Amino acid sequence: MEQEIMRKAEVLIEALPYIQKFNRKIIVVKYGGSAMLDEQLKENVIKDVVLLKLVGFKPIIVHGGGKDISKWVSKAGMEPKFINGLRVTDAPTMEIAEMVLNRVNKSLVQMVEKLGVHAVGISGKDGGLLKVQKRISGGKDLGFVGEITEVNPKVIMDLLEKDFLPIICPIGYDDNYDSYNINADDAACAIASAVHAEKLAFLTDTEGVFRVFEDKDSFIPTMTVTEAEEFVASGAATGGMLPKLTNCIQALKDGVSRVHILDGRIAHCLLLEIFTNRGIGTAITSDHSAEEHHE
Ligand SMILES: Nc1ncnc2c1ncn2[C@@H]1O[C@H](COP(=O)(O)OP(=O)(O)O)[C@@H](O)[C@H]1O
Ligand SMILES: CC(=O)N[C@@H](CCC(=O)OP(=O)(O)O)C(=O)O
Repeated sequence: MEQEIMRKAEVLIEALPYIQKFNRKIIVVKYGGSAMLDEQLKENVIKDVVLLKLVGFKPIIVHGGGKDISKWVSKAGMEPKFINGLRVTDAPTMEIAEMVLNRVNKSLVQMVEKLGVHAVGISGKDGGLLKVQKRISGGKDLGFVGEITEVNPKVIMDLLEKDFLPIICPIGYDDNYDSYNINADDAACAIASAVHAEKLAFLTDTEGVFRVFEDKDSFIPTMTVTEAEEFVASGAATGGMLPKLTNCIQALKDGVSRVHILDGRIAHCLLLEIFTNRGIGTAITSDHSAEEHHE
């Protein structure tokens, strides 16, 4: 019994330097569709973010909902289609995507509010946050898929200043004020860069990055930007990991200090990464700060 109490105290003390280090620092959490299917996991993720907020961090959630959008597109009698990891978004698909993402957004707000922290759910349309232009991928027209051209973080900074937890879904306007669907990883990176986040953490459905995918022995705990660029050039990242890594590289070049790719299926992965000496997942750092795995 006494040992158990001591162990708990040790865990709290282990967290102290990290709480000091990240006090008032911005951390962007990209919460992806693959890791938000299970209600219990969802609750654990939200509890972690709420805890980060209550101990003095300034977390921002940027979320996806790709799996949910596909489910509703199928229910509407259409077939979900992707090119290079991006959803082909015609007008009816856009309508469904916006409905689903707004619904996911408000359900996350509700969960945070229930835990006693005030959250505000917005999309890239609010406060002129995300401006886009139509995205063409490999010469293919993807419909209403947006490529971010401008980020105006004022609305987020104002919310943080007033102590709200911003929760953002990836939809934006083009110059004609038409709505566009944005890949949530792109939105998280662009936002993390614009607000000069200390950390950007991707919660996804794999342990992190593998040199050879599905070969558990080839797990990569740390990479520098240069190593990540070499890895991408080698062709070892495929599927959703390719745009994710490309985005990570960009965010680090734009000044984000550390990017983490974490397994959102592990309960409390965010707390384990941030508050313990072990660190989990893959950490990608700028070349000049390539120290130990966890900081
Ligand atoms: N080298 C690799 N290491 C890890 N995952 C990889 C690798 N290459 C491809 N992947 C794939 O990338 C996926 C994660 O990206 P994605 O499906 O877009 O996640 P999310 O929906 O959370 O944004 C993994 O589930 C895995 O199938
Ligand atoms: C253009 C594009 O592909 N948009 C994504 C937006 C949601 C998303 O990215 O969700 P995850 O992070 O859960 O994958 C989509 O429609 O699926």
